[in-house]
Amino acid sequence: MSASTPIRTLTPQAVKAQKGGAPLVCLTAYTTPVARLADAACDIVLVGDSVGMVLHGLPSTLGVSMEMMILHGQAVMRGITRALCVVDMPFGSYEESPAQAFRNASRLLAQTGASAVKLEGGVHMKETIAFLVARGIPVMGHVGLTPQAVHALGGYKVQGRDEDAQRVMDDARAVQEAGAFAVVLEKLPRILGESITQALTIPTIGIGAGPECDGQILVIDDMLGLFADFKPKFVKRYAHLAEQAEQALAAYAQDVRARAFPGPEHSFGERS
Ligand SMILES: Nc1nc2c(c(=O)[nH]1)N[C@@H](CNc1ccc(C(=O)N[C@@H](CCC(=O)O)C(=O)O)cc1)CN2
Ligand SMILES: CC(C)(CO)C(=O)C(=O)O
Repeated sequence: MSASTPIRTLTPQAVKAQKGGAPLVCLTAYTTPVARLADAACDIVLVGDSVGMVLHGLPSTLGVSMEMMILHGQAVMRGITRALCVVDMPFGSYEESPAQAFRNASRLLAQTGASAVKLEGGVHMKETIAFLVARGIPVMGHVGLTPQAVHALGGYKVQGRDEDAQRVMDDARAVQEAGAFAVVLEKLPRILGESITQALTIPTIGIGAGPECDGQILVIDDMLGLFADFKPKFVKRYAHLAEQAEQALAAYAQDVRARAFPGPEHSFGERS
């Protein structure tokens, strides 16, 4: 059903037109049931390459493959009825040339039914983004902390401090000039998130880039407390959900050990 899904979801054009309007609500999802939850709450559902770290236990996003993105993209699309679904281009699938990027982006859209791709990089990816957009593939940009460049950046550090601010601003402008419909700003000082948001005519979607962005995105597992390897500062606000999840699991373990679970009324078996 993926390739023939009717176009009834929020479109990239509608997202772009929301600049300056209601804040864009965005979350990641990697599976059908979680996509259903996110679809009900969000404007944009991202099948992020964070799936590698969050669901597969990889140490970074560098080991994520096209096959993983397609499999999770297909699962997510089965849960989407109204949000715009964007699928991440994994490391190594687009950097070599615009032609390589088109080959892989078209495969992602054809095999998942999603309507847009996201890729990391600004000035050096301008030609590639323009190449995809000219050929009918809506692109979401991603600048600032670009996790696929974690080794070059020396860790998941704040980007765009002091003299580095101009580089991130130039990257954001390049993404816009290439024709992207929106851009993710990851881990920037609040003032820079605000400046870029004011300078651009496309929506900025922030993650750790301050409240002035046109929208916000989070990894849903961080919010629900299902990812324990690290806690980015920007999800601490939702830490009570993580604590509740931990408490629920502890209560379950206690119930099982006390033989208090499940009662006959919860049995799957036939009543006798
Ligand atoms: N689950 C989860 N996984 C992710 C992301 C996320 O959003 N959540 N986003 C991408 C990676 N980006 C980040 C952004 C911030 C942090 C971060 O902030 N980490 C530590 C330490 C950072 C450091 O080394 O300075 C902290 O304490 O907050 C880590 C990965 C891909 N994987
Ligand atoms: C949400 C975000 C922006 C975090 O890096 C992302 O790109 C992902 O989940 O892969």
